[in-house]
Amino acid sequence: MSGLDVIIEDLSTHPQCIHGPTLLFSRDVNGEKRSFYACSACRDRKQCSFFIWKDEIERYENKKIKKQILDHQRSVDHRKLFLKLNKVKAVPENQRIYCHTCSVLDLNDVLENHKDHKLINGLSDYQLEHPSEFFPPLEDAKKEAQYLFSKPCVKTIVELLKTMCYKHIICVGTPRIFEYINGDSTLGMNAFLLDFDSRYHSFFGPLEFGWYNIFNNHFFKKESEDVFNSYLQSKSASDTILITDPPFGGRIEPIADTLKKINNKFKRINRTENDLPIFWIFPYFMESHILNGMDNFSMLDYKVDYENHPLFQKGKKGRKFGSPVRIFTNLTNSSIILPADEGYKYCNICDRWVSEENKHCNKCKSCTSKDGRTYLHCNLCKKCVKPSWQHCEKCKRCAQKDHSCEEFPFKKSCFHCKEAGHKKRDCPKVNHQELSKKRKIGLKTKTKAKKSKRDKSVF
Ligand SMILES: C[S@@+](CC[C@H](N)C(=O)[O-])C[C@H]1O[C@@H](n2cnc3c(N)ncnc32)[C@H](O)[C@@H]1O
Ligand SMILES: [Zn+2]
Ligand SMILES: [Zn+2]
Ligand SMILES: [Zn+2]
Ligand SMILES: [Zn+2]
Ligand SMILES: [Zn+2]
Ligand SMILES: [Zn+2]
Repeated sequence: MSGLDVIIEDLSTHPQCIHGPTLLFSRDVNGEKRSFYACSACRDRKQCSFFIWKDEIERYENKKIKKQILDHQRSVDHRKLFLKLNKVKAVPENQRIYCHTCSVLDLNDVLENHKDHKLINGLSDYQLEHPSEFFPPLEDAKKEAQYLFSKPCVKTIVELLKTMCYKHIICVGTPRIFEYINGDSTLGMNAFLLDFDSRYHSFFGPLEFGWYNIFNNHFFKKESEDVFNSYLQSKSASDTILITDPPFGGRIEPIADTLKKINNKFKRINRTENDLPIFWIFPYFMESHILNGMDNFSMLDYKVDYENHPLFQKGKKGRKFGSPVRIFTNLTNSSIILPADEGYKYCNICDRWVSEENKHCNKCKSCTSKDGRTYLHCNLCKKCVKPSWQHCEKCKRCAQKDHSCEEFPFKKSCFHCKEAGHKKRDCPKVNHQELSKKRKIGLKTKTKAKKSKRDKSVF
């Protein structure tokens, strides 16, 4: 691990930043553990600078932050925005505008307010119901990290939910699923969106969208917490499921804590012993961490495909063996039928659906692939391993062919986040788009540097 621990406890006593109650972290400082409060949602201090050592909390002056919190909440008037939405819906398409610079939906008679701004002119009804398709994604890996599902993936997931007869879908950070369901009345399903991105206020009414932070279960507006509670309650409990795709860079522990809190509330208000079914979408190499926090969860073999993430796609641009992102769920694996037309098949020994390349190993007594390749059994390790690995006599275990025995097992962990099981090039905590941009700039600079050297040598 990264040496930074998050302490899961009652958040109501914690100081707040504009993103709700902070989290308590602890890290080694000169060999001693020291705890501090910091923002639950932003890992980059530039985005939220809140920081206070726990042992200095007495000296903490919270007047200024209280005002910032109020200003932040008041920056959005959802009722007013909903009225504006209805006004915009009532005029012909060519009179509707959306300003990316101001993040507002408007009528084109106020164009002078948006001089030199980045605008979309003429929004169709479809666009009004599917803003995630034209919003420039906020791709800050340390905050929103908005990686959007590909269209076929959204369709497959919604069909899966429909086949299982779920009608009320709580979408936490899954705007594409929300938009697909609420945009198609023939499905006989409805959805409620909870998301950190306040741009959705302009497109969805207070009864279908709540501004929310999953890392501390915080509703920015009290009213949306009330609406969410009644959404949880008023529907027949057995028809409800929650689907979440939180930013991959975020900590697992607070997400797990939030999901447990929502589940407890669901059971309490519906007076049921049955858990709220949950789909939690996350990379396969986080499996052990997730199962650590959620003991009744298991991982499905379905590969979740993204539109705007180079590593989480299938096809030419993506990894050879498909997206590493999977669905973790508290539903029994055997009840989830994966699409046969995408190559998924049923293993009757494991009693679950697995991907095409996942072969049943009679020695391990399971279909062992995790990463999308067919794993091979090693008799010495007594388990299946990645096909690119080899048994190393020195280390007495299977490892990558080019591993260095001295450094093992450290070399196996990611250079960036220090988690085991993947390399930096596959790390979900790296902003790969930013990195490839930087690399390109780097390359250009290098080429320029070479050129100028050459130029100099000519003279
Ligand atoms: C990895 S994207 C998932 C989007 C999803 N794949 C889709 O296509 O619908 C993360 C989503 O969670 C939202 N989000 C980011 N930080 C959040 C937070 N702290 N609490 C709740 N939602 C958050 C983002 O705005 C985004 O919609
Ligand atoms: Zn904050
Ligand atoms: Zn503007
Ligand atoms: Zn099997
Ligand atoms: Zn095996
Ligand atoms: Zn081995
Ligand atoms: Zn070795």
